[in-house]
Amino acid sequence: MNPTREQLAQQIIEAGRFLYGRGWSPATSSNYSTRLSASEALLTVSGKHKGELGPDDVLATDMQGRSLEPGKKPSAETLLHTQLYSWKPQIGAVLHTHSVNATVLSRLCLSDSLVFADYELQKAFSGVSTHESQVEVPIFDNDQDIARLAAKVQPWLEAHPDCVGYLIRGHGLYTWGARMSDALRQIEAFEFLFECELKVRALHKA
Ligand SMILES: CSCCC(=O)C(=O)COP(=O)(O)O
Ligand SMILES: [Zn+2]
Repeated sequence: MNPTREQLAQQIIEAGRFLYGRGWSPATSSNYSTRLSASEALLTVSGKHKGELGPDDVLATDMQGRSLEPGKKPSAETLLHTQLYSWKPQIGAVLHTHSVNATVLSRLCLSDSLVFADYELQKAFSGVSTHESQVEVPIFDNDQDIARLAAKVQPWLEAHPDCVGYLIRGHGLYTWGARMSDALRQIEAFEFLFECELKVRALHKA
């Protein structure tokens, strides 16, 4: 049976508690969503403390990112969520976080993408079954104009159907999954890999 709206809202609330607790969603940053149907998503209201979300702190939007609940302001980054639901019908949850490691690594890395290779934990990503693979994570320059940013992300998604997440430079991470648990697993995998990558780079410098 499909989860109800209340259950999906609860998944978002619990994700917020977990991600805030890990330090990956500080200071009201981040936004989370789940798919409600083929044409609607359930998203966090803009500006909320992500460790203290309640049932009123989510709202339904259409796939163009328009609020379906007058009086509630959707996340500033709503279009980056709905774009992913439109890209792949099997995506059921999208998470955006602002960890220190995602922020630092995306600023250190001056190229357009970061490649993870030969890490066993790559297998935590959907569709990856061996460490003998390369997981390419594009890095888009930050932009306060989210429609313009989404327009830069779109061709990458179309050209890379296996993409499991992307970074926005100096800003944070987007990743997704069929269910909230899949998106959370991928956030954890990314954070592990970001930390490894930063440690390897620091040791190489020493
Ligand atoms: C204080 S973080 C700045 C905005 C941002 O990047 C973010 O993730 C939260 O925006 P929202 O509108 O979803 O609260
Ligand atoms: Zn953000």
